[in-house]
Amino acid sequence: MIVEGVVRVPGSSANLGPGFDVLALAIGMYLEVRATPSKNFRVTANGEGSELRSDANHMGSVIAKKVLGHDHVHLDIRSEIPLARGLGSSAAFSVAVATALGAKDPLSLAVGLEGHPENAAASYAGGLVAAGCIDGDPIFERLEVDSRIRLVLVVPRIRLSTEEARKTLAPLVPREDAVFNLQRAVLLSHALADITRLQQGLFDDRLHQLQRSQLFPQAISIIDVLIHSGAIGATWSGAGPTMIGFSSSSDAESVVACTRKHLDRLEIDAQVLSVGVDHRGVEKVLDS
Ligand SMILES: Nc1ncnc2c1ncn2[C@@H]1O[C@H](COP(=O)(O)OP(=O)(O)OP(=O)(O)O)[C@@H](O)[C@H]1O
Ligand SMILES: N[C@@H](CCO)C(=O)O
Repeated sequence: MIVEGVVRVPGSSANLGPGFDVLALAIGMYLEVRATPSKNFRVTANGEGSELRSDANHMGSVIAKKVLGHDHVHLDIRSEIPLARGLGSSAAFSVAVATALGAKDPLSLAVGLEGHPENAAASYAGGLVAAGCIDGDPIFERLEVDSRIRLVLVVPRIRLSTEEARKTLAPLVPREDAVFNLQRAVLLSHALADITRLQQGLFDDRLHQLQRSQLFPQAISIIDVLIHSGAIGATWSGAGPTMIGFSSSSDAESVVACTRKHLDRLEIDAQVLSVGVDHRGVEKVLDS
């Protein structure tokens, strides 16, 4: 049954460096959906993604047909999550719409549709997650994350498609690179529980970032800038082009200001902002 009221879901940052296709963090940028019955499929949208055509190819129509067996719904969408920037827009959208339409298992539906269990699990559950699929079913664990952590996002104006970014990846990886990432991913997933245990070396990766840099060479400079501006660690957010820096709440504003100054000097066209970690995941909110 269609849920009454507004469903709100956070965006997410996947991988966090070494945790490729496994780790993700829910971030304080939100997408809201209200679903109501309608004669035909209809979308009204504000903010990010509002330019998308509301035809039968709209992801909302695809989800409605899966959940309800038809798409006679009106979706009213508001989003702060920019598309194709590595901030999990499609996972947040899928979880939000599936929930708003009363899907029994919004997480499985979202993973089946858009294919990234870690993004979908972070949007669904909030906080830090490790996720994957076993025998085709999504599975995730919620991990502890230090409440003193604040994120500094560098969100470039250009878009990078996840599909294109995945095409750059090598089909096979050397065992030492797999071990390099496994060590850091597991250590990082524990260290995020205590900000004093974080260090840049934990965010290093050998499975995806270097290859993806072909599509976005400025990534290397942006990560350097974040670290020189005081971030404890910095890495790609999902498939990019957003880069994410980790900072303490007390340092975040100075990291933002310093990063802004350096990016202007390097003429890198990007928004710089600080956001918190979302700990709530999908929720029904009071009508606004
Ligand atoms: N706010 C939205 N409203 C409607 N559809 C959306 C929205 N966000 C994403 N989608 C759908 O999901 C598709 C893929 O979105 P997007 O390019 O953002 O991919 P993504 O895999 O989530 O990558 P990223 O993490 O970079 O956002 C879009 O083409 C669109 O069909
Ligand atoms: N883990 C996925 C996330 C996509 O949002 C990737 O890096 O391709």
